[in-house]
Amino acid sequence: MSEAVTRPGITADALLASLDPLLRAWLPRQRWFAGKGRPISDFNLVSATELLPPTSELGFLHLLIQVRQPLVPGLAGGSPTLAPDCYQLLVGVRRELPPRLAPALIGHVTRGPLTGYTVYEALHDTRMSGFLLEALRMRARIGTLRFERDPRKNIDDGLAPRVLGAEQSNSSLVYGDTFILKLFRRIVPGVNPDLELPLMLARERCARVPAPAAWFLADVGDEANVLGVLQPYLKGTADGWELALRELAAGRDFSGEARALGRATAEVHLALARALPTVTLGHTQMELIAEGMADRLDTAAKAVPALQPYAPALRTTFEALADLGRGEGTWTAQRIHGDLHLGQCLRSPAGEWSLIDFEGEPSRPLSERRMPQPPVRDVAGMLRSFDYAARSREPWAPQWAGDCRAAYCAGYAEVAGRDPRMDPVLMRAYETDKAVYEVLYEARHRPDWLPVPLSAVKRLATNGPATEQH
Ligand SMILES: Nc1ncnc2c1ncn2[C@@H]1O[C@H](COP(=O)(O)OP(=O)(O)O)[C@@H](O)[C@H]1O
Ligand SMILES: O=P(O)(O)O[C@H]1O[C@H](CO)[C@@H](O[C@H]2O[C@H](CO)[C@@H](O)[C@H](O)[C@H]2O)[C@H](O)[C@H]1O
Repeated sequence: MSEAVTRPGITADALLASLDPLLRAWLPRQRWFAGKGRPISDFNLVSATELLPPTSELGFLHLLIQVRQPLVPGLAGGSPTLAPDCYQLLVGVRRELPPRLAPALIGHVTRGPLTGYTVYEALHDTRMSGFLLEALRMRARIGTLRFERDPRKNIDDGLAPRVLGAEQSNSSLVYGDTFILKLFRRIVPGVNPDLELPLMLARERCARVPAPAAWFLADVGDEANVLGVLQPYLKGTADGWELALRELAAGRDFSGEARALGRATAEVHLALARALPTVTLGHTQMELIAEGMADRLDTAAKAVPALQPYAPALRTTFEALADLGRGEGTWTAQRIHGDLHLGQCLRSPAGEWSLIDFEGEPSRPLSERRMPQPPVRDVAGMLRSFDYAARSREPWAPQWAGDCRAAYCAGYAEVAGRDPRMDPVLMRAYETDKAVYEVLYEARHRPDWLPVPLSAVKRLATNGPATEQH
């Protein structure tokens, strides 16, 4: 289904004919492409919008493109179903690519109506990135694209754009060190938690999360698809992962920062619990949560054989969670971050921590990512992250990780009023679930890193405490 192709005389099919062979080669090389390792069957153009009036020399296309891929047994892709994944692309079309744009090359078109043109990643073209900021400022409507902004926020024009060089799951543009525009790559119809939660937190006056200043969407069929969010750029910040590695390398303690991070996490949790409904989990829900964890373990063990020897022991952790659910207690679930780790925490030069990237784990269905969950899940994510940092170098530093983990929980308890270590069964189950997720994530995206979560899996399977050496 094509919503619009605005270049006169070019149909969706013809446009795809031009781009098809180039995208087949280029897409799997992109960090954000979720379907790595599976062949591409074909493409379907969901929408194509000409962003600036094209000339014979230059044009900019905004594309939403579905990529169909067969399911290879044992290697599920970005989506747990057979539904095709939809990606956002910004494509520049030029007769001649200037040398400064050479690294952005997608390819030279040899068939279809764009024959003879060169196509490239237009994010790297300041004409394109500058145009996006202007569209947000002016609340533009272009074809299916709808640009929105918070009228209370001032956005200066003409801020110089640059592509953020970070390793990330999406793509970001920084404007004059004032704003950062995150462009989502894999587009899922519906409410995007990375816009929803920061907006809610801003309403709660929670200063731990940068408040969205503008955003843009595509209206396709009955669905609004969030494509990008503009937030204040926190200049001079360092992310928790960089900082932790730096301190580790210098043999310095990080527990003071870990404690501050625990406090910041609890502040965000409290604000989310005020802003959005919380629910009480009884035994049925706990059993369902445990079942979900066991199912994810089965999927991961099928895809990553190295996980298989540990699967029976890990399953007992999830059984313990289900048993806990059969007891007397109840637990509170609320909206949480959903994929919290050190890389999602930014520390200002003044030492204040902010949390970013509320999308949740990108491979989970949106409905699941938006469900209330026990806040201990975020805590477990951070505990995993301290372990990751400590294991990412030789010799690994179990004491360092153990101190950070304890300090983080203590900091969390100071603000939340309850220490997450009071729920050891819940915490262990979530930590195990996260380690299993990481095994699959690393197998797909960074196979060299696979030993890091596997060592945690080994520890969790043999019931060892977090600081035990394996
Ligand atoms: N508001 C911000 N201020 C400064 N840097 C930011 C901000 N938001 C994100 N970043 C930087 O961009 C990187 C990627 O952002 P993130 O939201 O995690 O994107 P992704 O989902 O693509 O991983 C972060 O690791 C951080 O370095
Ligand atoms: O891209 P996102 O930041 O949304 O998250 C994904 O990528 C992360 C890696 O960049 C991955 O995190 C894992 O590696 C981190 C070190 O690079 C470590 O601190 C985390 O604890 C570990 O989970 C994350 O799981 C994935 O969803």
